[in-house]
Amino acid sequence: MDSPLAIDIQDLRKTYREGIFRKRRQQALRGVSLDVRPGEVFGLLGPNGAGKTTMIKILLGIVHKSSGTASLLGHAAGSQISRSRVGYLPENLRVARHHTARTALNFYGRLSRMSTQQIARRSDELLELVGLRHRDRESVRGFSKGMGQRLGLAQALLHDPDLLILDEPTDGLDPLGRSQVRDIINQLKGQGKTIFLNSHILQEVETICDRFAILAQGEVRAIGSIDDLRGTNAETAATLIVSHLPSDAIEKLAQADVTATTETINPDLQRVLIDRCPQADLDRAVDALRAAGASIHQIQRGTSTLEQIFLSLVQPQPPESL
Ligand SMILES: Nc1ncnc2c1ncn2[C@@H]1O[C@H](COP(=O)(O)OP(=O)(O)OP(=O)(O)O)[C@@H](O)[C@H]1O
Repeated sequence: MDSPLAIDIQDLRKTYREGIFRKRRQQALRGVSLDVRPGEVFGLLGPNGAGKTTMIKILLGIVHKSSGTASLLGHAAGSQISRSRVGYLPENLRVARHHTARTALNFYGRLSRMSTQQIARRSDELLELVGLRHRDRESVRGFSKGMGQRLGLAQALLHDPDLLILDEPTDGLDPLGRSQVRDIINQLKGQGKTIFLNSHILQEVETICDRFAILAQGEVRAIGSIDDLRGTNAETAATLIVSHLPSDAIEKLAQADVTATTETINPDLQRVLIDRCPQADLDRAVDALRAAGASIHQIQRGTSTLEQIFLSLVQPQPPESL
């Protein structure tokens, strides 16, 4: 039998009700569907207010959904059994300052009703994994942000969950701290864990995630691997290498509704750059340039970065409430 999806969300909706008579409504999720497969590292991306935290809170059973379904590892989100198999690293986890790394893990382990022996054994493994084995008796007061975040990861992993939900795991870390957290995520993936993370640092997410969902205004705008997103993203840049480019080429392109810039490569060749260029724009640009007497030698389609795709899918819009 196939193992169940790590996360399965279908037509999930959440409307917050605010105000004295709870009359003001804010639709945070408007029919979101997505799936996370076992063993993958999945990135949830979206601008502020997109609904990411709301989704994570529903998955953890902290917030009730309005409608739709959400399950983790085949069990309803929020159920006792799904909670027991999920580890969570909240954004800015604050460990009480009187703790050392070891006493903090002891504290969290007892909260999860683990036995003293289990806690001791897991703490040894995890402190090793997160690189705090030799600093486990120091007060967390002296910890750097990166060390604190690594301790947070150890806390999330204590009960050996199959699925890890990480809220902004590298936020506020320096490049070294980010790379350490990235290495830990890769090791966990190697151990077969599923990781669902939410991050604003797109370059980083691009390097560690297998697939992504881009959420905006409570809706999924795109879902898939970076190659899938490049394929479905109609706004990829285009570069045309041309000769005999007329001096009024930019105006001719503007008349064809295409915004472009040009660069000279050598006395015979020019480059025409079109930043966001759906196929229809490219077709019109080619027609306009040829009609103006230019000769097209080459057309290059740029490979968009995750950030470019994100920006093309998430245009700023005024906040909407019902
Ligand atoms: N408890 C709440 N009561 C009312 N509205 C809320 C509540 N929590 C979130 N919202 C609204 O729901 C929408 C989605 O918010 P959410 O915090 O889920 O977005 P987000 O993508 O996590 O944003 P950010 O990146 O800023 O954390 C926003 O319009 C927000 O104002």
